[in-house]
Amino acid sequence: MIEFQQVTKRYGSDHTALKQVNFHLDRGELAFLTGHSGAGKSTLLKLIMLMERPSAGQVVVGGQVLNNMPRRQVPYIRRHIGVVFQNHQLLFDRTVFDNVALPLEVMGVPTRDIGRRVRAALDKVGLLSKEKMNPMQLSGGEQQRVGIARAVVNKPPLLLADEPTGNLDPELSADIMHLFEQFSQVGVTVLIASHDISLIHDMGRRTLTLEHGRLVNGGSALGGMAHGH
Ligand SMILES: Nc1ncnc2c1ncn2[C@@H]1O[C@H](COP(=O)(O)OP(=O)(O)OP(=O)(O)O)[C@@H](O)[C@H]1O
Repeated sequence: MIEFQQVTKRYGSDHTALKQVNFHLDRGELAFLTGHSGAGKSTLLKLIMLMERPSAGQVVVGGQVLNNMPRRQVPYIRRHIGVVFQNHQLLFDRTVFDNVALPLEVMGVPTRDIGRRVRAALDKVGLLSKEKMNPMQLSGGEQQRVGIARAVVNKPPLLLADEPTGNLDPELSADIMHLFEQFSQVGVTVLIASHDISLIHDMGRRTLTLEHGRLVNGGSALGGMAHGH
């Protein structure tokens, strides 16, 4: 589902954020991405989301080489990627329902289908009863679950999360991780960038570790054949 082949990303002429990164994530695989601040985690996620392009090497997502993807294609590629942020970026002047409906409206899904799909997503994260509330009235963990419902409402095959449990206590973090596991069990590929070493340890999943832009653990020698679990 995701393949990095010798990917290097430079910002400007002197700063290299990623150096010859190789890894491969299969469909339905759940993996963590970790490393010190500035190690290159966000840069790696941005390359997958087409917010940045590699300086060298290839990024392949869902069988498509992203390097030379024309700009007008970018929105279509992004539709296949659900993204969860730490600060969940919910709109506080809209209901929970409307927040989750947003990606479907942008895609032009007919109104008659939106209700069914939004409720299916809210049901998955256990928030069906709160659809009419304002996100402001919800707890931090619930707000994060609304963010997850919004990320999965159009059933993307790939889910990326950037520090999704950064503001949550350990118990709520475990709940959020359980949700990610459920998505991976139905075939969604999940990549979670996190600093939370103890949470990552408890999950016992594959972990990609970046150190100053190099993948020092969890990657593959070249082209992604033998990825270390
Ligand atoms: N747009 C940019 N222009 C120039 N340098 C950048 C840019 N984005 C990131 N960098 C630099 O690239 C390096 C990697 O940054 P990145 O945000 O990928 O790290 P990170 O591992 O996500 O860090 P954190 O955990 O603090 O978010 C850092 O040294 C950062 O300063």
